[in-house]
Amino acid sequence: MNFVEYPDRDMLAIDLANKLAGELASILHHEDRVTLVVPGGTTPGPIFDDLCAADLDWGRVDVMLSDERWVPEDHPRSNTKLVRERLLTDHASAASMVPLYADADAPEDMVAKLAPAIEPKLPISVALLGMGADMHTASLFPRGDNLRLALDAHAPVLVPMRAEGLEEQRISLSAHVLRDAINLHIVIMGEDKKEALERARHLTAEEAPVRAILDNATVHWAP
Ligand SMILES: O=C1O[C@H](COP(=O)(O)O)[C@@H](O)[C@H](O)[C@H]1O
Repeated sequence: MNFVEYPDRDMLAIDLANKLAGELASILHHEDRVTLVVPGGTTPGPIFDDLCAADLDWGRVDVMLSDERWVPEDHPRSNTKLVRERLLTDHASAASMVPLYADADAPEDMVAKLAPAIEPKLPISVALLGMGADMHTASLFPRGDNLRLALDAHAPVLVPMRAEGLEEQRISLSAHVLRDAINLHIVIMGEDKKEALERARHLTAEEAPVRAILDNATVHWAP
């Protein structure tokens, strides 16, 4: 794991957006299309605000979430809504979005429909992931009902997930799909998440799911 520390959150957003854009541009030199995976939640908005203005051939970029909350796309907690409003705008409005949500009561009902659009987009070219203070990443939650499956090297690309205390059902890319990204970044802010990351380094992936991808990742942190 590489760890990069920034003086503040604005600097992190600017530098990380540049870094992601540079990695995408470099792969676009030799590939027709690239796949960018991004997190939802509260952290990535300012990075999206900078990244969407990058001078890239966005028409050749497929954007996909690392995970989704099973709520309609106009729901305030929808990760898709966040990406559409903060990333797929400005220059990046030319990018295509690969959906992780479809209208159905439960994610189980839609895995078979959503997965075939994801598989041809792998491996991920550039992945940016978040992490919660409980050491989850994407929707790989400690004590999640499908966590063991999601951590398996032969897991399907998409795994439904529920865990005690979560407001919604979830759907998540599985650990091996995330770990196999050509460029893999995790973004965290604040002392509590820095401490959680340090704890995760000494735990198993079942205890601290972020552990499943940590060895391959660069972690970006600001106070
Ligand atoms: O629920 C989620 O949580 C994580 C972390 O979110 P944050 O609000 O603490 O930044 C996020 O990476 C994930 O995509 C999201 O669904």
